[in-house]
Amino acid sequence: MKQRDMNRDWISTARTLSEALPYLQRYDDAIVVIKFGGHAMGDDEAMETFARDVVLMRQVGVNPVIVHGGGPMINEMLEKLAIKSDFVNGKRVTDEATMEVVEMVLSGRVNKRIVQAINAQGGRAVGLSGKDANLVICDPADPALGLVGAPSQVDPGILHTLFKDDAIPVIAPLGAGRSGETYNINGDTMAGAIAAALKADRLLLLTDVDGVRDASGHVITDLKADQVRAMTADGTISGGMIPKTETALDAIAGGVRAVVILDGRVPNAPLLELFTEHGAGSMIRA
Ligand SMILES: Nc1ncnc2c1ncn2[C@@H]1O[C@H](COP(=O)(O)OP(=O)(O)O)[C@@H](O)[C@H]1O
Ligand SMILES: CC(=O)N[C@@H](CCC(=O)OP(=O)(O)O)C(=O)O
Repeated sequence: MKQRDMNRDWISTARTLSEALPYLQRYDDAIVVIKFGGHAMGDDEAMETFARDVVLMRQVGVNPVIVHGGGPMINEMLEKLAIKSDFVNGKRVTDEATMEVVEMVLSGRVNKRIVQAINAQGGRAVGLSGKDANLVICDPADPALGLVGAPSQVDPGILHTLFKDDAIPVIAPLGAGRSGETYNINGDTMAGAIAAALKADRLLLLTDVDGVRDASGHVITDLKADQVRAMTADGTISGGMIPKTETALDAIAGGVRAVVILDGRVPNAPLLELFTEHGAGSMIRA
């Protein structure tokens, strides 16, 4: 790079940092729930970048809460074990054998990978699931889906304790039933329930598309709840996007200020969304 180009680069970096001040002030002590989807996780480098962003958020006074998915990792393990799996409207039909694999993969492999990545960047991540400290009590979402849970009671007390201790909660989407059973909760649904219980300032849903697309494939940057309902009814929103938009509407009704659906594969997507004027993805508000 020529000296003149290097100078221009530094000046632009300094300007971005300086322009971040009002955003840093706005999010001081804010609660930001981030759903980190299985498709957004990517390779080790992407995981490292994500972890660094989360640690930076904590460093500047944000209280980040990570709720993760892991659908592709569950699929891989189910395939190895020759267990067939079906989805209905983006939710996995879950019998007992499937539940065992879901819990093993989510609470074990996926959760600990994220915890380790955050701690390697100097953070203090604590891994838990909805079964810990009565965080999420479930009822069956729909008898046709088996052990898929709908969060009925969320007690965020443990999360406030972790915030006070400068720790970053990393939550696997599992919940406890009323009779000791374990439920599989869609990661988006779980993130929405936690965000609503915390009355979070932002819920960021990181996925592998750049936002919610209209019928001609263009990303809509600002969406109202009514628009989302209409797009779901006419089939423009389908498959894995349904739990995301359903979650967004429920979270907003539950007191979350705004929900953003954005591409987690873009490096530093959460930082761009929170601390720059550009934002990213589709923002859904009441
Ligand atoms: N209107 C829409 N806009 C964007 N994506 C959509 C839309 N309707 C359906 N989708 C699908 O939803 C998918 C995202 O959901 P999913 O794959 O379950 O993500 P994740 O694993 O990150 O939770 C996209 O890859 C896309 O195929
Ligand atoms: C009920 C249900 O569908 N649970 C999901 C939980 C993981 C998840 O949501 O993962 P992603 O966010 O990566 O899709 C599943 O079994 O795949």
